[in-house]
Amino acid sequence: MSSIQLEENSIFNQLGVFGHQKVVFCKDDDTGLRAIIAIHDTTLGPAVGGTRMWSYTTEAEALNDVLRLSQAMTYKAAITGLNLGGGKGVIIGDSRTDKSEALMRRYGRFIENLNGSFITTEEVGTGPKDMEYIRMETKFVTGVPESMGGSGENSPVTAKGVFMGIKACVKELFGTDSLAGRTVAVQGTGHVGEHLVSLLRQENAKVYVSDINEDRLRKVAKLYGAEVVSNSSLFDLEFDIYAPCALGATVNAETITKMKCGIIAGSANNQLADEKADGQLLLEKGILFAPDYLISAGGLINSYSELYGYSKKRTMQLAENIYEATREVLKKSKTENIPTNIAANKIAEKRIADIKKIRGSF
Ligand SMILES: NC(=O)c1ccc[n+]([C@@H]2O[C@H](COP(=O)([O-])OP(=O)(O)OC[C@H]3O[C@@H](n4cnc5c(N)ncnc54)[C@H](O)[C@@H]3O)[C@@H](O)[C@H]2O)c1
Repeated sequence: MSSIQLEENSIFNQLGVFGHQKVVFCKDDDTGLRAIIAIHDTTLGPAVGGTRMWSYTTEAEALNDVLRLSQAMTYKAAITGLNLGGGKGVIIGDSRTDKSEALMRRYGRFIENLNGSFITTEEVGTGPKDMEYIRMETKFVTGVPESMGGSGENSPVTAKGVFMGIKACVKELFGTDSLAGRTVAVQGTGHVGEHLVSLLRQENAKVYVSDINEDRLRKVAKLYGAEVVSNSSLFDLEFDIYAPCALGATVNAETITKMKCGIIAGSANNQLADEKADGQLLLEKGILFAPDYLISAGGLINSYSELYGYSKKRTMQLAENIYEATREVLKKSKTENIPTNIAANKIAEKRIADIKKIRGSF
């Protein structure tokens, strides 16, 4: 056993904190690739998770992101009842300027070398075209275009899951899951946000939209009849449901104080800036929080379908199950008077522990 002293912020310490099985650093000078793949837990099956491409300012920031996101994938798979483990990849760079076929294919070769213990899909900054490039080097990728036998985009399924999560919360708060006349603020009108706005408008909800990308925002608002609101003053408005569909950590001590909504339910990963404190604050304030990793599991469901025999109908049915899973979490939270994110963690951890007893690691 090595007697090396670990500094406070050492990589090995961080892996210990999150309980990761394996973290792979990928570097290739020819293509400029710098990526990190984190495999969190494979008790239930191979680790599946998207690959995010983002202009991280430091390597530590990228590492922290991939560790947090991959852990969330383990919980997401467990609570959704899928036989998958949790993993994630991050590519450091600007997805608009630093991406190339060669870079994506090189990244695909790193995935191939993991022999199926990690299977990826699209995430922020990557899309079906990138998955197609990765697919040229490895079969351990989902979300490839339909023309290549894949399921195509994840985001419609993710939006469907979020929609079902919203309905489950509305049922809890208002006694009926009809969205007619309810007001929803969708922050982020990207892939998931746009599909969600469409579903909400089909049920006659009143929808406010905000985004930092003005063109996209105006386009989505016009197409579906939503009202544009300022991103910076979102929480000055009154609405029933806040649906964060941009980036994480928008639910924090400062924003919770301002919030007048009764429900938070969206697709963004890691919405609570501080899982423990913010979850508790929401419980005390009586705001229902649909755990992000549960209701945004639609993308993972899509990947699961693609891995084990794809059917669009079956995939959408699996996404609809998010309604009951969310109801179960809300019930546990109420019965035990614990934050919904803790209730969800407990349900997910119990499933992993139960399955661990009957089988070893994948
Ligand atoms: N795509 C999926 O299937 C999927 C699955 C699970 C979780 N998620 C999560 O859902 C979120 C949205 O995913 P996506 O695929 O729609 O991404 P996307 O990149 O297509 O859209 C994100 C949108 O958010 C906007 N945005 C960025 N920062 C913002 C800010 N500070 N304020 C307001 N808007 C901002 C962007 O301009 C963009 O329009 C992400 O957090 C992602 O991790 C996505």
